[in-house]
Amino acid sequence: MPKFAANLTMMFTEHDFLDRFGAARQAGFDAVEYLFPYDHPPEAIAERLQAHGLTQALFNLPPGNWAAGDRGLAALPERAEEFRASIDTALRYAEATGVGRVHMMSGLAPRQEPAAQQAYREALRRLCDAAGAKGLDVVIEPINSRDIPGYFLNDFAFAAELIDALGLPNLKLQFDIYHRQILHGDVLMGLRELAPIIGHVQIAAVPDRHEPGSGELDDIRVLRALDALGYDGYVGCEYHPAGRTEDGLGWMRAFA
Ligand SMILES: O=C(O)[C@@H](O)C(=O)CO
Ligand SMILES: [Mg+2]
Repeated sequence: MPKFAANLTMMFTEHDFLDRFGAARQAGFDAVEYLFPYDHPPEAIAERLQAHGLTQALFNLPPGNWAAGDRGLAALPERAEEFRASIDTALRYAEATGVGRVHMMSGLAPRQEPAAQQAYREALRRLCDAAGAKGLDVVIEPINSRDIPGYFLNDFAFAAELIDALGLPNLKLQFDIYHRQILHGDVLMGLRELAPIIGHVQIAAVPDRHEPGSGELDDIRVLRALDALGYDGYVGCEYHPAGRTEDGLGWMRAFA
């Protein structure tokens, strides 16, 4: 049975961020993830995790100025200094929350551009080194160009080749089933082929990013196939509930 993590950026938004932890626990989740914890002190997040007996499955490095359009810094050579500082910030939150992996967003840059490629590789080496010293994995996630136009990491094969070429022991793939289906389809084959390098999985129905099982794929079947492959990491429920979060959790009964 998959181990689900509630994504608190998208789920339980009926509550203030810090109150989403308790809401997730009450709804039956043992683990949570979210994009960014940085609006709250690490101690405040740690306190909620502890109070509700929750595992922190994942969060992202600071992405730059999200409101101004930044979607990560790693492939932006001119932001290298800011990226380096973002590692220290993320690792402070990692230590406080006990998370096992962090997601490094690439930023907006043409994937073919040599300077962007070089900056991205350097960023990965630096982050993997710093995170590895703390026993953490680093994950990278190909994101579809409809949700984030111009995103550097927008191809699963490219991500897999890079992971292979860099040979960094704690660098893994974040396989978001929603992005995979939009970018390439062939989800089950993708899971099969990439299983050895998958470090985190996320799910939402395509195309509306609502509850699993409400879109064009048989998401329950996909999750069962993932299980059969022996994946024992977390599956982040990274979807926008169509109504109240609790009212849309019926799809999880397939795994009760
Ligand atoms: O899929 C997503 O959107 C997220 O996992 C993320 O980290 C960037 O928005
Ligand atoms: Mg995702």
